[in-house]
Amino acid sequence: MVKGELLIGGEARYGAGEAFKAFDPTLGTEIAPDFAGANLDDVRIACGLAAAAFDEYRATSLEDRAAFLEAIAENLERDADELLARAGVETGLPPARLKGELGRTTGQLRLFARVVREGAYLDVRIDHALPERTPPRSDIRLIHQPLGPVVVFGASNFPLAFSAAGGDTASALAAGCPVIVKAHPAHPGTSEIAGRAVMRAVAERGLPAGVFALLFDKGIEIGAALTADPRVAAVGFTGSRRGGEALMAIAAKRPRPIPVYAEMSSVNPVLLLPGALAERGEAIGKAFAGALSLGSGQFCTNPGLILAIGEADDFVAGARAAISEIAPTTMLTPGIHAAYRAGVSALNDHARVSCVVQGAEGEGLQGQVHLFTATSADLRADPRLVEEVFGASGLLVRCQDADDMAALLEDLEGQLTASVHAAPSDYPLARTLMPRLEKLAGRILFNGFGTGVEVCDAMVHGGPYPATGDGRSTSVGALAIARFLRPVSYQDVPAELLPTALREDNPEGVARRIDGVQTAVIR
Ligand SMILES: NC(=O)C1=CN([C@@H]2O[C@H](COP(=O)(O)OP(=O)(O)OC[C@H]3O[C@@H](n4cnc5c(N)ncnc54)[C@H](OP(=O)(O)O)[C@@H]3O)[C@@H](O)[C@H]2O)C=CC1
Ligand SMILES: O=C(O)CCC(=O)C(=O)O
Repeated sequence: MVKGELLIGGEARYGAGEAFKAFDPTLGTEIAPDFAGANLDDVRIACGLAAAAFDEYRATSLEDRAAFLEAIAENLERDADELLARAGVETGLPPARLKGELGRTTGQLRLFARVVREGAYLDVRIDHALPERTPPRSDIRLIHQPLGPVVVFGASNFPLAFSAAGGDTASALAAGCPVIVKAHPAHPGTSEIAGRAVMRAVAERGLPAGVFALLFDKGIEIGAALTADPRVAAVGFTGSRRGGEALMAIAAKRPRPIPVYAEMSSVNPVLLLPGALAERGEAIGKAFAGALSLGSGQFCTNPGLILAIGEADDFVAGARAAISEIAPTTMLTPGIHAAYRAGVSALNDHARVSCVVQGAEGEGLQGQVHLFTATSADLRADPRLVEEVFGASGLLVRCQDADDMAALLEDLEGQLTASVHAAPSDYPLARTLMPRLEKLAGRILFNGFGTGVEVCDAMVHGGPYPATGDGRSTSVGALAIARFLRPVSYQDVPAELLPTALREDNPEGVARRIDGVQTAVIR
């Protein structure tokens, strides 16, 4: 039930801050009820409770923490009808997409339950003492410990999978960190329903109430205060480059700076190599149109920059035919719609850019699909052409030859994904490009597009700056837990005082590296 209440300390209550309403982007109307924003006292209370809950929560057994994550997934499934209906109204996203996103959300909670139960993420290492050695070696044991309370900013474009009970919340809770969510004002009701599902799971599993909180605010004050609070140990964020950089600056200026895992801006270059273009240029163009327009292009993995060797006429023909038939779809918020329109207008007005094709015109907050084109010389003349236009807008850049394409790649900023469309005859060229792609992006994919990130063990959803603030990590997949951990060594610590996974009897049966030899999970 959506009441517009903050969730703090296991209780739901109205905030004393400024109230706001959710917005229906399809109808262009506000939606009841009022969401009472948090104030700075609420920030202090939520952070205090999270800090107080930390020791008890991090001491939970692996089994208890895994069961907690599963309980959240079950509660979300129990509330699915209400969750999906509210998310549909608040975001304008179609039911099938939201249903899939809910499956992804519960799936990632269950993935982390498995990761926690297994215990391999603790990366336990034991180097027994070598008293006979000269000089003698102490007994040294390593385990990863959680960082502390984590602030999670819900993302506007994934109201379930990157929001209140989304990936950052799941990975931080899995690591043993309490979570305080700053809900995105684009879908506050969805956030409240999901937040209540988490809060219920906290109570059902007998965990301290400070393990989870959810705060609303239509402005930036509460998010900034949460990031600055000395009890907060890390931040997870998905959104604009401006927002992510502002939070990174706040975190860096604290007396004790903390990591901000910000996923920000990416144009996800797509390389069209000559063999692939000759073999199936038109089909690639059609597939590209689908990836570009998916979810109104509101994906950080959206293919915004296409680099082709030569004229790529078949690709253009395929893309043109498909895009001209694509109906416009509602974008998430008036702000995102306005930013998209401004970005598209700037490209339309740019002297060096021409529009290849646009989709059907929309009304209200609907976004119209666009494909523009320019040459590599144009891009060099105005490097701002590669800046992200968030939405279904792509820029096709025609390169003179492979060297020209490689030189353009050198100039690009860090990316979440890089896609290569290649036939076997292109592999020698692709081989020469791979070292650059490995330095450029978090994920390299062949003959596909980066939208629709798989949640699995091997996924990296990250990338060098400014794709993310810290390219050494991922926000999706099992490895995301590592962002909220740090290694601690125990030297000659009595067995009674060691974490259980470091004791000789290893009661939870976690995999360990003992005197240089990796052991398997014992369960
Ligand atoms: N690359 C990507 O994955 C994505 C990029 N975007 C980009 O972001 C634009 C705006 O979309 P939106 O999703 O609202 O992203 P924003 O970055 O504007 O906002 C994301 C969240 O961060 C908060 N926030 C933003 N700036 C600050 C700040 N200086 N201090 C504290 N908190 C802050 C916002 O609060 P509040 O809203 O309350 O102000 C919101 O909760 C889009 O047009 C698009 O360009 C958006 C989504 C994903
Ligand atoms: O493409 C996806 O599945 C995820 C994209 C994403 O992380 C985002 O758009 O913020």
